[in-house]
Amino acid sequence: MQIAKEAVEGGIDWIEIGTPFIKSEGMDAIRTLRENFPEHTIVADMKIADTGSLEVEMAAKAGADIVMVMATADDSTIKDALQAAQKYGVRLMADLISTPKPVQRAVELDRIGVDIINIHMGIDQQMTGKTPVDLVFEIASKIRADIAVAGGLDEQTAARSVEAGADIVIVGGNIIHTDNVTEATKKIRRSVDNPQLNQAKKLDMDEEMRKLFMEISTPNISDAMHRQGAMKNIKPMLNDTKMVGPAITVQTFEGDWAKTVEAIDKAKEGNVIVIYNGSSHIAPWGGLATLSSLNRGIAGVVVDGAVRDIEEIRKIGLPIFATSNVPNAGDPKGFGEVNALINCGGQKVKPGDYIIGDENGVVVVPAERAYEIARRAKEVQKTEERLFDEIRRGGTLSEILKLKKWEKQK
Ligand SMILES: O=C(CO)[C@H](O)[C@H](O)COP(=O)(O)O
Repeated sequence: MQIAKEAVEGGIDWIEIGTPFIKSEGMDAIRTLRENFPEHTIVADMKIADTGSLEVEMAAKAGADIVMVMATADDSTIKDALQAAQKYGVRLMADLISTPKPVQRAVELDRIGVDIINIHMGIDQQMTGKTPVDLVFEIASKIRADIAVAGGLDEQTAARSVEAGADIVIVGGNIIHTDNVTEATKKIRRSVDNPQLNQAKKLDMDEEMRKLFMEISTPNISDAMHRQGAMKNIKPMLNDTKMVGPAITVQTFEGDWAKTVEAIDKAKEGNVIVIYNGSSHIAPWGGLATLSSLNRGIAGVVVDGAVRDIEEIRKIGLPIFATSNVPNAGDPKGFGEVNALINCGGQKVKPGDYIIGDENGVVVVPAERAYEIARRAKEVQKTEERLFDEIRRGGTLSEILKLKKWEKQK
C-alpha cells in the first residue's frame, strides 16, 4: 500500500497487482487497492491458465479494471475469459510470457478479440539476459489491440519500448525495489513521456555483468546463490576493498611460489589470480608479486594460504585476499599447475569463473551462471534498499518481513 501511494505520487497511471501478491493475499489484495485508489485503473495479474470465466469474474468483482490471462492458455479459456470480461465491464490482457511463437500467438489473440497483448519477459527469464523490447516493434505492426510491455524495464528500455510502439509500460522492480519509489517513478514517467531523450548506449552482457558485480556486495551474491559460493577463511588484506574479475587459477604447494608468479605473466588484464597453496606458515605471495600484478592490470589475488609484506600490499592498493599473513616465503621450485581446476577456500574454481571480493570475503560464481547471478544479486540488493528505507522509517525488521506469518508451518 505504501509503495502504491508513493508510486502514485511519482505519476503512475495504473496500479498492477502482481501474481505473488495475489497468491499471498487473494482477492483481498484487489479489494484493498480498489478501496484506497478509487480513481486508478487496477490491473490484476491473475495469470489465468484455466477456468477463465470464473477467475475473471472473481477479479472483476473485487475491483479490477483489467485482468491478465496467460497467452498460452487454451483458446477455450481465452474465449470464456473474454466473455466474462465483457459481462463484468473489464478489459482482458493476455500475457505472452514463455509463449513459444509470440508473434503468431499475438496475432491469434488479436483476432479472438483480446483487448491488450502484454509482451512480457518474466523475472526469471530476465536474469538470463532476455528482454521484451525487441519483440515490441515486430508485434506492434501486426495487431490492432493495445500493446503492453513488461519485464525488467528501466528508464532506457521503457523509452525504447514506447518508441517501438508500446501503449502501456509495466514497470515492477525498478520502481518497487528502490529506496525512493516516488523519485524512481518520476524518472520512468519522464522517460515514457519523452522517449527521445533516453538514448543511453546499451551495454553488452559482459559489460553489464561487470558493472553489476562492481555495484553489489558479496552478501548480495551469496543470497542470490542460495548461500553457495562463499570461500571459507579467506580474508581481505586491505580495508574498503573491491575486486571483480574472471579467474586464472594456480595449484601450488607449501614452500613453492614459482607457479604463482608465472601466473602473473599468463594472466589477462582484469583477471583475478586464484591460488591454492594450503599452507598458513609459508607465503607464496608478497609485495613484489603484488606490484608486478598491478602493472599487468590484474584485478586482484586470492590465496588459500598465507601472504606477506602487508605494508607494501597496502601501499600498492591491489585487492589481496588470503587466509593469513606470515613473514616467511618459500622458494621457486616449479611444482603445480596454472589454469587447473582447483579448490580454494572450500570452493571449486575453474578458469573463467567470476571471483568477487570485498570486505566481507570472497565468492566464486561459476562462469556459466555469472550473468544470471549478477542480475539476481542486483534484485537482492534492490529489495534490501527498500527494507533499509522501511527500517529507517521506524519499522522493525521482523515486522517488515512479517516473520511470524512466513515461518515454515508444520
Ligand atoms: O508479471 C510480473 C512477473 O511475472 C511483473 O509484474 C512484471 O515482470 C513487471 O515487473 P519487472 O519490471 O520487475 O519485470
